[in-house]
Amino acid sequence: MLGWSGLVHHYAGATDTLRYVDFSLGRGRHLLLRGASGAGKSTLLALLSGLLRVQQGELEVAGTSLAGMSARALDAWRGETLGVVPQRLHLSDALTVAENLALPALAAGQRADTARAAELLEGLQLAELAERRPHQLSVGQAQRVAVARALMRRPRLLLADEPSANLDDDHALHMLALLLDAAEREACTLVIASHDGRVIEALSAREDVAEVVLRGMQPSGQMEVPTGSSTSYWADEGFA
Ligand SMILES: Nc1ncnc2c1ncn2[C@@H]1O[C@H](COP(=O)(O)OP(=O)(O)OP(=O)(O)O)[C@@H](O)[C@H]1O
Repeated sequence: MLGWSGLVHHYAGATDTLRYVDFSLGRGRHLLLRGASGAGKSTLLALLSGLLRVQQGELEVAGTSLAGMSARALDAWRGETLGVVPQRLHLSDALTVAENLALPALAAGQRADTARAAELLEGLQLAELAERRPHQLSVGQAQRVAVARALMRRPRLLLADEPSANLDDDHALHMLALLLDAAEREACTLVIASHDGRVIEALSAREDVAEVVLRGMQPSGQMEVPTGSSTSYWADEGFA
């Protein structure tokens, strides 16, 4: 359902290369991508979401092989398959909460599903706030709106890049609980990229979360690729 093999990404002009150790996520599990700054988390998320094309190797996401897909096909696939919670939420202050929830459908040239919006607003205790603008919300309320927006099109995969960045402990754990609850309720796979010790500690304690620890740029031809179980790669605890 989610996995890759021989996956390599090379940025133009860079001397080194990002190589991702082969991985396959078990059914019903979520994924934590760990690794220090520059380890390749965002690059892998961009590959998983089809924002970067697969240059080498195989990548399967939600049952679809992304290698070789056209940019146009990737755009359509992304809208139907993925929900993304951006690090800085990226809610539009020019729009109300309800209008923010309509954006993913409008961006895809479709009509907004108002029944779906109402269901999510209710489920995330946002119904009273539907006509407010994001700047009139608390941090926790804005987080819930961003999660609701990501769920609008019933994604099979929910992606969050550094969801706790710049948040105090309460808000960091609130965001994590929101994402896990949403994934469970919607029966979708959660993929979180993080190098935050609070997130890593909380997720490492869960049996339904697999971890991939990334190592960053590797000189071509000098990398040893270990084999391993689905829960531990590059078991280099000092790195994250
Ligand atoms: N557009 C680019 N051009 C060249 N190199 C890039 C580009 N984007 C990222 N890189 C390099 O690729 C490597 C991985 O970057 P990436 O952003 O994926 O790491 P990350 O683990 O998400 O880091 P952070 O936690 O700091 O966001 C880094 O060495 C980075 O400098």
